[in-house]
Amino acid sequence: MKKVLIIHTGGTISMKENKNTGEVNTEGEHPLEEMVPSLSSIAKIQDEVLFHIPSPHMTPSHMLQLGSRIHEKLAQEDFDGVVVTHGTDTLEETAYFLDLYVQTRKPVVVTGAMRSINEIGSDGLYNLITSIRVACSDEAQDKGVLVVMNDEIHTAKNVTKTSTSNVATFQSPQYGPIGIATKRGIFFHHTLTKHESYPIQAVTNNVVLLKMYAGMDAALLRAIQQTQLDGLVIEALGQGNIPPSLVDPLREIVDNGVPVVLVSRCYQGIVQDVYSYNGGGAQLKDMGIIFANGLTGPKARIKLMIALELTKNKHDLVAMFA
Ligand SMILES: NC(=O)C[C@H](N)C(=O)O
Repeated sequence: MKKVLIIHTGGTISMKENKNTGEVNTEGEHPLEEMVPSLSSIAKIQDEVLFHIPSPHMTPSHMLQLGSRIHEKLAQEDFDGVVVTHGTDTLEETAYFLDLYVQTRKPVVVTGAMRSINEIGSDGLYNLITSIRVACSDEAQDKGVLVVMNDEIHTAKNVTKTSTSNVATFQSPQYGPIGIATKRGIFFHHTLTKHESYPIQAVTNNVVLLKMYAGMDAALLRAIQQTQLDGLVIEALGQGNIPPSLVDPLREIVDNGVPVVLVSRCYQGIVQDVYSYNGGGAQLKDMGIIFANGLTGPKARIKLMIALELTKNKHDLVAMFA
């Protein structure tokens, strides 16, 4: 029988609904942990509660602590795979952080739930069972960190929460899931083209994420220049364009040596230096802005924070985001 480590961090999967008020909270015992012994027919399981927090309370230092704990446990014992339970609001950020940080060929699966454990149609225990099955699958090795929800297997890099409440919320808009789970087995239909991992010791850099919108003025950009800014991610419009009023303040930020990474606020597609009008992608590329493809704003921020722990060199950063 395979041996799986489960690390709980909190989220709705670890919460209960108050039947009088309908409110959901982390108060009281850990209802999911109490159910783990009943899963002993699927795998040999060891589990621990690292955090018991809603995922909006998650920070990069929690993520680093979680990643270090996975390294520590994998070095101590011969687990076949790891499952992390997590709130869904920031699940994709933690999963991508772990994808870039954790160095192992073994499956590392992150899962959560949209309905708390005592609600009708609760998806928590089901997602946990599916995740354990994926973590036990030989085919799940060497695929980076995976996100398993609602019978689908997604890469940490591509997955995003698309609905506030639907159980089918996690989708990979660019490429779809890389596998599915059914009653009969775990099936993969894509392989990874590239997997990166970066050995960092701390997360110390302040990276800000700013979303562009029609008619945006320069005030916000000017305000963040007053802060200790180590990096900036711009969620640009369309293929990578910004309102003209932001061009000059952005150029100042770049000229001050702050790395600026560009992604799109669009649901699908990549950023490119196509348009040469004022604020167009061609102008931004000439300015020295780094184009990041296939990442959402929050994930580009996670990657820039990690990258800045290793290098401040512009050419290295461009290569890391290429
Ligand atoms: N479904 C969830 O887990 C949402 C919750 N607010 C959390 O992320 O902690």
